Amino acid sequence: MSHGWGYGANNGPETWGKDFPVANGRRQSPINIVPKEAQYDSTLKSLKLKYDPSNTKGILNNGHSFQVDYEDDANSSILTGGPISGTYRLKQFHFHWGASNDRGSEHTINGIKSPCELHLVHWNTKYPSFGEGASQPDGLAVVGVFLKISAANPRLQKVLDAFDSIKTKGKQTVFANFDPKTLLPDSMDFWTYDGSLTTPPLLESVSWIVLKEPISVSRTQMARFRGLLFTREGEAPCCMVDNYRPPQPLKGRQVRASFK
Ligand SMILES: NS(=O)(=O)c1nnc(N(Cc2cn(-c3ccccc3)nn2)Cc2cn([C@@H]3O[C@H](CO)[C@@H](O)[C@H](O)[C@H]3O)nn2)s1
Ligand SMILES: [Zn+2]
Repeated sequence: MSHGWGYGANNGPETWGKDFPVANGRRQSPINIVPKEAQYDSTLKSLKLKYDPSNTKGILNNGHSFQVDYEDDANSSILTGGPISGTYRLKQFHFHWGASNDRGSEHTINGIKSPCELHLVHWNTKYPSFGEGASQPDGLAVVGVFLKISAANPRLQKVLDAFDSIKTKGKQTVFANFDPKTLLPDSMDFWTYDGSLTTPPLLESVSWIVLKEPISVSRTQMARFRGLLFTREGEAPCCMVDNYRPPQPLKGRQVRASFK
């Protein structure tokens, strides 16, 4: 049986190029962000995120992370402004995290990893669907938010409380009325660059918008992320940890900053 991609020794990020040659492309993600080398761009607009909690569809363990899915058949949960033009619809959000607090994020800052990184995935409404947009250079926009170890974040609690129902791969449960805006930091200062999905098919269609300010997460809350499993019910359990791709070569790309 051919094993799909994952984060293990035999199917992890170093092996993805076999099935997905774009893994060695010119605009791969994540990257290491060096703030001193980012160029302030005064033409960048402020980020506008308007989310309707009633669009929340459910929460799913997809075997690589867990994702909270949103109805995306209308412009009710949208991203505008920032580096993008037009309107992008929220499809889902998910996280990447480590087995310990010294790693877990996909983007790094001056080579420093955070324990966790949140991704809010949006697609360009100039295309008919997410799948169509995913294959276009301007098809997707992902907002990345770092999580730093600090006091417990009460806004994560509702997500964490769903984990018992989605412990294993393929499990999903009812999850309603969640406003992803509650997971955002106060400051909307960001870095932006042209990149890709960080999981296969690694499509080079993402305008990345990485927020400078992290949100908090406690050690205890991080431990609950690590209680999820990569594996299906009945299989030998494998903890869902270290589900992050390491930084990829910049290959001449410019990282812009919305702030001085
Ligand atoms: N680390 S990150 O850069 O941010 C992300 N990395 N992956 C993400 N998603 C998974 C994904 C799959 N595809 C894709 C695109 C075209 C053909 C085949 C696969 N692109 N991204 C985001 C994502 C996608 N989906 C699934 O998209 C399918 C194609 O439209 C749809 O049929 C499913 O119902 C829906 O679940 N969900 N999330 S994001
Ligand atoms: Zn992601």
